[in-house]
Amino acid sequence: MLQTVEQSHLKPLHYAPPPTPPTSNTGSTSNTPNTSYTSSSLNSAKAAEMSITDHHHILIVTGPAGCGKSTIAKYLADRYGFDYIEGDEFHPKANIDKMAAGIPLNDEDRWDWLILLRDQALVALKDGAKGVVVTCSALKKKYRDVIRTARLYNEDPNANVHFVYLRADKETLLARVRARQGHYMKDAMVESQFAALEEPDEAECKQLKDVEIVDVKGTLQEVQDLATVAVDKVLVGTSRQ
Ligand SMILES: Nc1ncnc2c1ncn2[C@@H]1O[C@H](COP(=O)(O)OP(=O)(O)O)[C@@H](O)[C@H]1O
Ligand SMILES: O=C(O)[C@H](O)[C@@H](O)[C@H](O)[C@H](O)COP(=O)(O)O
Repeated sequence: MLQTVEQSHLKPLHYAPPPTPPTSNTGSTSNTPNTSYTSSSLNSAKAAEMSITDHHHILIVTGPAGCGKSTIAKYLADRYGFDYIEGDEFHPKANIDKMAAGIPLNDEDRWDWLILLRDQALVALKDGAKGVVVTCSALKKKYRDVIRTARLYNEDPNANVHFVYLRADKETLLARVRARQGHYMKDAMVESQFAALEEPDEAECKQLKDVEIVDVKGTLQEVQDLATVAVDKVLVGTSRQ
């Protein structure tokens, strides 16, 4: 049984105050408090007591096009006061042109991009971020393994890499990509993304213990809450190590 976060797992939290958000962000999200945070079904007073541990967190929000990576990653970065790195902004132009032309990327196209994202996350931590949230489809296990090597390259023994995999069925992805305006990734690419996708399986989840699976079929508010539960679990878990 995979560790999918379900709505029923929402529990009140009892933590210490959150960190002061960093003064500069790597990505484009603002440092202003997220209003959906206060309206969240999680009790906002409890959320405000949340403690970010001494660990430095690299949260990789993964999944195929349209699953909600950017939306959820911005929310998480705001909520926890972490830096935000939008993975799509780090593709070379050749990759963007390829995807915009409806041609799926291959392994060769992705290696340097994955390494760049890993290194950008490490730079953000080195520059003083308490944590960083990165969007990266990371469709295959070997891609996640590239990001996992961040642990080897980090001088900080408190650095943690965790994946938040946003799980969606193809119909949900197609509907969301079709409704999204002005993005180079069109719905025809959803098929190839799904074909390439290697979901984190039981072996990967149990052995590496660095993947949280969040079902994204629900409303944005529901998905934000599920993602919050998943990340709270990660943060609390590492605080006990
Ligand atoms: N839970 C949700 N319910 C409805 N629409 C959503 C939800 N999450 C994201 N969206 C919308 O779906 C589209 C794809 O989301 P996005 O964050 O761009 O995905 P990704 O970065 O994974 O491609 C966007 O238009 C976004 O507003
Ligand atoms: O917002 C999106 O539609 C996705 O994020 C999309 O842009 C894509 O998933 C990758 O950035 C491309 O790389 P992959 O082919 O490796 O998913």
